[in-house]
Amino acid sequence: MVQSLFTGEKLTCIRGGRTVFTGLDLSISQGEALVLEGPNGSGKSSLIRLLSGLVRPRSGHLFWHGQDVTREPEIYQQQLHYIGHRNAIKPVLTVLENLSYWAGFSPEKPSDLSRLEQALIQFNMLALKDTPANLLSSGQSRRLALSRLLATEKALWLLDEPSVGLDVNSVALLETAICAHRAKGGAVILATHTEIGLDTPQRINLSNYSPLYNTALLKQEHLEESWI
Ligand SMILES: Nc1ncnc2c1ncn2[C@@H]1O[C@H](COP(=O)(O)OP(=O)(O)OP(=O)(O)O)[C@@H](O)[C@H]1O
Repeated sequence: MVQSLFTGEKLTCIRGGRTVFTGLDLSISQGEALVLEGPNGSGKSSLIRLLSGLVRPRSGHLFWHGQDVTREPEIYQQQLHYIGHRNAIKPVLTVLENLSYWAGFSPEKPSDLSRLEQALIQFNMLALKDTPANLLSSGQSRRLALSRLLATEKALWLLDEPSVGLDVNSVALLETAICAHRAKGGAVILATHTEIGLDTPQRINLSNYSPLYNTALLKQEHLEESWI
């Protein structure tokens, strides 16, 4: 039996005093992809942030290789790349300096420049390596952010709308990177409104777990409030 790399059980997320989603289970094994779908506000970004450790679940548990992540959160967090809506680029640094800066946070820092340059090649950014990041277009900035995925090796990629701002060719570069990552046994969980070409991904639609979109959950929430 294939052991799950990462599991979430009965996850509930509350933000701004409102239940964003509740009772959500997920499980991903090595080499798999999981696509989070759902309308605006259904909780895709909240789930990605919760999985990355940036938001705490109100209830439920996350397991990494069968171990509850709250026991040793830093071990779990060292195994993942999180790319959110924002590119987290330092505008005064060049493209290569930005990548080197990010890679420096990883315990397995790349020993030479070649790995960083390979990451830039994969996302067609090498020609811009000495360009200050404040001069990049929005699609180029996104490609620089995505280059982080390849600058240091992590087992789990958590990607929030990774293809926003990318042209068709750049989306293809992202698809190639994800495919190679999965072939090496990595896993990816991504939120997206547009189709990204992935081989047989799992899918979760957040609207099934959101009281905003699921009337049964909304009624249950009102019932629970009336008991308090
Ligand atoms: N920092 C925050 N504080 C309070 N509420 C928040 C916060 N961030 C998001 N929310 C709320 O959580 C709910 C889910 O938002 P989230 O961004 O996770 O949805 P989404 O499915 O990613 O939406 P979109 O498709 O528009 O990106 C929304 O109702 C939103 O108002």
